[in-house]
Amino acid sequence: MQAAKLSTFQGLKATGSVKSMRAEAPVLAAARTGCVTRAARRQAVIEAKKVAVLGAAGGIGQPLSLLLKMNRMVTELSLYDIANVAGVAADLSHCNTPTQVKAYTGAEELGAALKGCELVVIPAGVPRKPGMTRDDLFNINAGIVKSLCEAVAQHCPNAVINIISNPVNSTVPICAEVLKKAGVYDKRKVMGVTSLDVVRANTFVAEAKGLDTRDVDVPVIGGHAGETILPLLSQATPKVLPWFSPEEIEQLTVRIQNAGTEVVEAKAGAGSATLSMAYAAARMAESVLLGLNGAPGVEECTYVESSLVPGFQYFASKVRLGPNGVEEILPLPPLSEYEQQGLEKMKDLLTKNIQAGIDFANKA
Ligand SMILES: NC(=O)c1ccc[n+]([C@@H]2O[C@H](COP(=O)([O-])OP(=O)(O)OC[C@H]3O[C@@H](n4cnc5c(N)ncnc54)[C@H](O)[C@@H]3O)[C@@H](O)[C@H]2O)c1
Ligand SMILES: O=C(O)C[C@H](O)C(=O)O
Repeated sequence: MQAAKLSTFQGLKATGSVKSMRAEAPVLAAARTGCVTRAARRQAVIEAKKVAVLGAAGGIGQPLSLLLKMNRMVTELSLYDIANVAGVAADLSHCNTPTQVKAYTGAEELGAALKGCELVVIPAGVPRKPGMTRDDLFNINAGIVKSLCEAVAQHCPNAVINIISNPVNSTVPICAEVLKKAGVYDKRKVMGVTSLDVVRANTFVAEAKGLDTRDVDVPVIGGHAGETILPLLSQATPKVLPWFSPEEIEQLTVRIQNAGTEVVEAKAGAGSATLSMAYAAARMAESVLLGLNGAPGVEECTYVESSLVPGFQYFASKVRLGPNGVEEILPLPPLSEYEQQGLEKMKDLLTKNIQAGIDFANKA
């Protein structure tokens, strides 16, 4: 698979005679299709980047930090958490990759963690338990995201921010409002991480059709909760629509929309998706860093401030990433009738979620 050769991951970086084989081992980027070409990665100038993970000791934070430690674009990795982060950093620091790992804890160390960062990834916050919606996390996570983003505004105002903490539909507007208040908002740099929806859609479509998942790319638009998650199966690569019956489209769409709940229920009270999320967040971080490094043709679906669809101030769709973050929000492709109905159906929930975030950030 071509993409396997494009990896910027250094974890399997090699010594001696096995070098070329190991350097081409199929790691994370092997799952990427189409968007980042081999030429793009070759052309990317790999510059040193300091990256912070806020919430690094958590279920997502730990495996995500491991994946970032294996990314050769990440030269310095700040691990910040309010608990148990020293052990995570000590553990990771023994992996023989050049990335320098440092632990930071407590509000007094947050500034040092963030200073000089070009990318800040935020998985801090509580996860769902069975029976909860993502909105049920709002009361706790909104405050966590707000205070962390205030620190980002102060200590690394030019950094790209990747927000994982739920409810993403609301935490991204919270982040944007905080940065606006601080006078440092750049809409190109605030992104809600929705790559897990794409990863899931690619996996489920590949399984359903007996394809290699690395060959499948399904754009997922809207937001990141229930019906606001809208996979565009009509736009899947390779073209799958003629092979899907309307029943299959309905089944796949509903499964992708409920995939988070599927994991929450399987974990039975022990949290939500962590490993697949870490994988998806590492993919997103890699794309952001490639963009910052000037690689051409880097595209991801992400939830950003957008005027793509009238009525939604924030919307997830495919964007082109570059040296300033989101360089371009790509036009929406033609939607099937089923997908157009999906867009209609998400209106109430997504606009409500967005407004809740804006109101929270602006309340006295
Ligand atoms: N965007 C997505 O697709 C997606 C997918 C999965 C999970 N999530 C969300 O990610 C969040 C984290 O999930 P998890 O499973 O890692 O939870 P977790 O409880 O395992 O870890 C969260 C970590 O955040 C830390 N934390 C809490 N408050 C903090 C603060 N103020 N500063 C720094 N760290 C702080 C905790 O100490 C903990 O280590 C949840 O809100 C979950 O819903 C989003
Ligand atoms: O479902 C959750 O609560 C976590 C996350 O948003 C997911 O999609 O897995």
